[in-house]
Amino acid sequence: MYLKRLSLLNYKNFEARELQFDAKINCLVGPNGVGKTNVLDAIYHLAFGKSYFNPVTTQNIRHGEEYFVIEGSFEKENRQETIVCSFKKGTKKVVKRNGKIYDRISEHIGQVPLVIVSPADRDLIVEGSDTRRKFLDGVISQADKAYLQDVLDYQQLISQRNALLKYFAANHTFDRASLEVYDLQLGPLGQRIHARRKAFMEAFSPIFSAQYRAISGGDEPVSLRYESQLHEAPLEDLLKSGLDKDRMLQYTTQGVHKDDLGMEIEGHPIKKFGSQGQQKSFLIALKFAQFQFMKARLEGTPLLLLDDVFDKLDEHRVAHIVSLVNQELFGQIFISDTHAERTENIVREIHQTYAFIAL
Ligand SMILES: Nc1ncnc2c1ncn2[C@@H]1O[C@H](COP(=O)(O)OP(=O)(O)OP(=O)(O)O)[C@@H](O)[C@H]1O
Repeated sequence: MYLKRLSLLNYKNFEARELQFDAKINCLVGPNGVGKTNVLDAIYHLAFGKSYFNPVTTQNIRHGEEYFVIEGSFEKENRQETIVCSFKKGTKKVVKRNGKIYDRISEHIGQVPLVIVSPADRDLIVEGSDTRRKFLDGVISQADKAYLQDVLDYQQLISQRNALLKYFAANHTFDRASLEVYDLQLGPLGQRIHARRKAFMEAFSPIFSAQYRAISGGDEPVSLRYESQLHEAPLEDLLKSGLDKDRMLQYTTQGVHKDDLGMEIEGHPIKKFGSQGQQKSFLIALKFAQFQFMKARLEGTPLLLLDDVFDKLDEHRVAHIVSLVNQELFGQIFISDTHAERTENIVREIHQTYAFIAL
């Protein structure tokens, strides 16, 4: 599947714009602030029905306007497919595929498989564990909808359990039996999520390490480790042993909602000890591994969006990325860069057809 044409109306800084794309490599070049990232975000919108960068939908409408429309024409196995994502202030967002409106936007997820690599990914390293769990859940649930439902059910039960703990504290009361109603459901659900995450990470970690080696030239060892309280004991036992603490703090302190991904370079946390280039390489490796994992499990090759990916990387790492991109693994790629000349030199090394789009 590849995107042939994109049409934007009142989307961020674009009033009305039409863009045609190559089936392989597309370079979006231009100075800062011209809208390169916004084009990538519009493509992301067509895949996920939302922005990667700004979750406040009204802020994606061009200043002073009332609505936006993003329309993409894709070619999928010699058939034409049109996806439209539109939003008008005060109404619900609409996603249409070949003229048919989705009841729920989540039904659309997976129709346009896509991986984005962007400087905003740094949040995965520097922000709290919820960012990393979201990434983990996002990759697993692309190929496993039952897992996604488990995670949603689990989150709902945890917030109900937390509300009950707060109620007990506010009313100086306690009823073990009503808490156990939640614990009985959370136990098996938590075990299932833990088992799925563990199995996923066992398959994913070696793919990630291989990608990092390929990008860095094998210079330094890195690790991506699944951390969970459930490695030590079943959730049912953890909920029992943590009860006094939970009552005191008025929330559930143990469970898979506390899981994390340990990210290390040469045995030390990459957040504190990785250089900017090493952190960037780590994140690109993470996303390339996600790409490889998705491609093996989904129909069709995902689109790859590379936002400002070459900045801060030395020439060896850039060359390694180029040779990775040269592999059969990838399909259509979008590259945004401020340096037209650098991009042109890079793209010439990639033996694929390409389009240069100056914004
Ligand atoms: N809702 C909006 N309405 C109008 N303009 C907007 C809106 N949201 C963002 N912009 C504008 O979009 C521009 C930023 O676009 P974008 O981030 O795509 O730039 P870029 O070409 O990727 O730049 P850089 O090279 O700095 O990464 C800014 O000028 C910003 O003011």
